[in-house]
Amino acid sequence: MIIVDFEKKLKAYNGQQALKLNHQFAAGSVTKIYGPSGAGKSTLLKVIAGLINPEAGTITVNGETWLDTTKQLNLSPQKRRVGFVFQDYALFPNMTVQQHLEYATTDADWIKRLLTIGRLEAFATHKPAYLSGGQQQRLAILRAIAIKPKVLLMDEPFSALDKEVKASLISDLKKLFAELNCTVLIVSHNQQELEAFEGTELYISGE
Ligand SMILES: Nc1ncnc2c1ncn2[C@@H]1O[C@H](COP(=O)(O)OP(=O)(O)OP(=O)(O)O)[C@@H](O)[C@H]1O
Repeated sequence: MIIVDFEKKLKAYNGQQALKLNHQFAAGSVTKIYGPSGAGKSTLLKVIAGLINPEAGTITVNGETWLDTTKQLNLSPQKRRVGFVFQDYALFPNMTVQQHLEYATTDADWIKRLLTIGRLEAFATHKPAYLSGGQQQRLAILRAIAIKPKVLLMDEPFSALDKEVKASLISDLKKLFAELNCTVLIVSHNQQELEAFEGTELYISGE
């Protein structure tokens, strides 16, 4: 269970805007996050990951306090150990596909399974510059899952994938999420693409 209750001022073009959220994400659930551009969807994920600090609030994950501004408690991103799929992938330019996954886990069988799920077996020795956009995006997803996180935060994770690849990947991810019992938050512009995930929806309006 993730319990968030915080307020973060956003640097919007039209002056100040705030992202205020008081919400509970059930353990092991998938939450699909929608809302207009600039509403603060990416900011929400980064606040949970500890990459952006809100002015005030609390975040509790599976009974552990990650943030409590009144107590000046703020767990570092390293200690939160969330899986994060960045909108722009944030891959390491000098690492091959295999090395990205080895950086996250030492379990060779697990790496093999991830490569199969991401259809990247034939590209294990390739660096990101030699991958297509869709392959890079799948690597970003695999790397985030490789650490077997209890919390997985995904920012537009399927935007570069075609329909067929997306459908088969989502079907595999559903099984993996259940196996890992991780709590997943997925930001998407496209409500339809997440239909296959059974889960709740959260609308961020930015008001
Ligand atoms: N570290 C930060 N501190 C304060 N405001 C920020 C920070 N990073 C981004 N912002 C501002 O927060 C607002 C929301 O950005 P965010 O990327 O969270 O929106 P979004 O809902 O994910 O949008 P999109 O759908 O276009 O990706 C923007 O106006 C942006 O300038």
